[in-house]
Amino acid sequence: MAEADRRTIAEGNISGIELMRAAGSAITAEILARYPCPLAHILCGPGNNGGDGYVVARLLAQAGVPVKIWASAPPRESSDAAIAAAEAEAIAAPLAELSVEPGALVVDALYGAGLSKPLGSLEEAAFAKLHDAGAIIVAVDLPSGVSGDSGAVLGAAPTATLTVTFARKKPAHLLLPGKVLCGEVVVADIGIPDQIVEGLNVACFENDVRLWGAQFPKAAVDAHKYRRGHVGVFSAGPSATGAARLSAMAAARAGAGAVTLLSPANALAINAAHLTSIILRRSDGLPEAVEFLEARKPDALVYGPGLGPHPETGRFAVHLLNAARGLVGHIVLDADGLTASAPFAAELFAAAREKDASSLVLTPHEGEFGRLFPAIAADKSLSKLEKSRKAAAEANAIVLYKGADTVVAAPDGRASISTNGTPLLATAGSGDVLSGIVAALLAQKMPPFEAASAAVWLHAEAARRFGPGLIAEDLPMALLPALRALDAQLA
Ligand SMILES: NC(=O)C1=CN([C@@H]2O[C@H](COP(=O)(O)OP(=O)(O)OC[C@H]3O[C@@H](n4cnc5c(N)ncnc54)[C@H](O)[C@@H]3O)[C@@H](O)[C@H]2O)[C@@H](O)CC1
Ligand SMILES: [K+]
Repeated sequence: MAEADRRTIAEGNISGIELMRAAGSAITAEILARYPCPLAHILCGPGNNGGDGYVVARLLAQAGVPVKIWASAPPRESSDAAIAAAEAEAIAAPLAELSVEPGALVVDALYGAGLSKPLGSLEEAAFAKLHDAGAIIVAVDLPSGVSGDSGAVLGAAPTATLTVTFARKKPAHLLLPGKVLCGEVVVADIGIPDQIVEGLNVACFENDVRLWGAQFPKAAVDAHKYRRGHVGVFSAGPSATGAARLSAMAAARAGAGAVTLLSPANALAINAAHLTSIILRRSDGLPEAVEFLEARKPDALVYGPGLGPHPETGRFAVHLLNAARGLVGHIVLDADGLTASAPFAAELFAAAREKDASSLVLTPHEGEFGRLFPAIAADKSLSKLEKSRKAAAEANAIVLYKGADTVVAAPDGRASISTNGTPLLATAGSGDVLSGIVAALLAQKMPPFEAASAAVWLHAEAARRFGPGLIAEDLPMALLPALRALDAQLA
C-alpha cells in the first residue's frame, strides 16, 4: 500500500498530508458512530501511522471529545506526521507513563505498515495496561506489532475491537493471528484511486465472489450429463468407504453431471448399499483404474479420502498421475493421499511437471502440509501465505492449505485467503466434502486457482448457513442454499 500511496501522491491526485487527513477523518467517523466517548486516549508513534493518530486527536477534540495523546517517540521532523501533530495543538505525554481508566476508548496509532522490528518492553507494558483496563482499542491500519504482510506478531500487539484500514485489506487482516487481533475490520476509502491499486499487480486476494464469480460454471441450456463434467472418486476397502462417498456426493451437489465411485471389489456391496445416482465401478488396482480413465475420460479425479496412509497409497498416487497424463484434466489429492505421498513427493512433483500432466490440486491441513513440505513448513520466517506459495511453486500444483484462514496458492504466485471460514467445519469428513467440490468445479471447466478458491468459499458458506449441529453428511445438501444465493448474485 505504501507504493499505492506514493503513486497517488506522485500523480498529483492528492498530497501525503491530505491522505493522512482523510485517513484520520475516516477513523474519527467510525469512532463517533460506534462508541460513546467521554474521553479518548490516542497512542502515537513516530511515523505516518502516528500522524493518522494526531489527525484523529484533532478531529475528536473538534467534536467535543477530550483527548490525551501518549507518544512512543516524536514525529520525524518536517514529515506529514509532524504537520498533523502541530495541527493537533496538544502536548503528548510519554507512552511510558500511560494510564487509562477502566473501559477507556484507545486509538492505537503507534505503528502500521512501517513496522520494521519487533516491539519492545515499552509497547508491551502499554498493551498490558490496556488489557488490564479492558480498553476498547481502535487500531489504525493494523494493531501495532502485527506485521502487515504476514499477520505475525513482532514482539507484542494489542487485541483491537476495531481496525480501520485504507483502500484494501492487507494479508495481516486475513491471516492468523493478525485476523483475530484486528477485531472487526473496516476498509475506508481515503482517495487512493482504484486504478492505482489495480495497477500494482497485487497477487493476493480476499477469497470472495469478486475473485472467481466470472468463471463460476453456469449450466448450459443444452447441458448433457457428461458435458457438465465427470468426476471419479477412489474408494477405500470395506472398513473406510464413507470418506469417498462424502466426496462423491459433494461433487454431484456441486454440479458435476456424473460422478463415478471407483471401489475395490470387496467394498462394492457396501458402497452399492449407500449409493443411488452415483455410478459404481469396480477398480482393484492400476490396470482397472486406467481402463476407466481410457473408457470414460473423466474430467477430474479425487484420490485420498479414507485410503489409509500406507506406502502403497502414495505409490499409487504417483502411478495414477503418470497414467492420467493426456487423459484426465485434473487430480485432487487429499487426506491420506497426501500423507502417503510424502515419501514420494519428488516423484509426484516431477510427474506434475510432465507434458500433458493432469493439473494437480493438493488440499493439506497443517499436519499434511508438514509431511509433504517439511522444509517449507519448518521455516518459521515464512507466513502461511508464503508457505503456500512456495509449496505451489515446488509442486507445480494448486495448494489449498486448510485452516481457519485457508490459503489457496497457484504456482504463478496468485493466492487467495479465506475470510468466511467457520469453526463448524472442524468436523470429521468435512475435508472429504471440500475435495469433492473442488473436483466438481474443475470438471465443469473452472480454472484450477478459481475452482479451488470458489470451493473453499462455498464449503464455508454452506456450513454457515446450516449452523450448529452440522456434520459432514449434511454438507453436500447444505450446499444448495449457498449455491442458490450465489446463482442469484451472479445472474
Ligand atoms: N501517505 C501515506 O503514506 C499514508 C500512510 N498512512 C499511514 O501510514 C502508515 C505507514 O507509515 P510509515 O511508513 O511512516 O510507518 P509507521 O508509522 O508504521 O512506522 C514507521 C516509524 O516507526 C519506526 N518503527 C518501526 N518499527 C518500530 C519498532 N518496532 N520500534 C520502534 N520504532 C519503530 C520507524 O523507524 C519509523 O520511524 C500506515 O500504516 C497508515 O497508518 C495513512 O496516513 C494513509 C496515507
Ligand atoms: K496501529
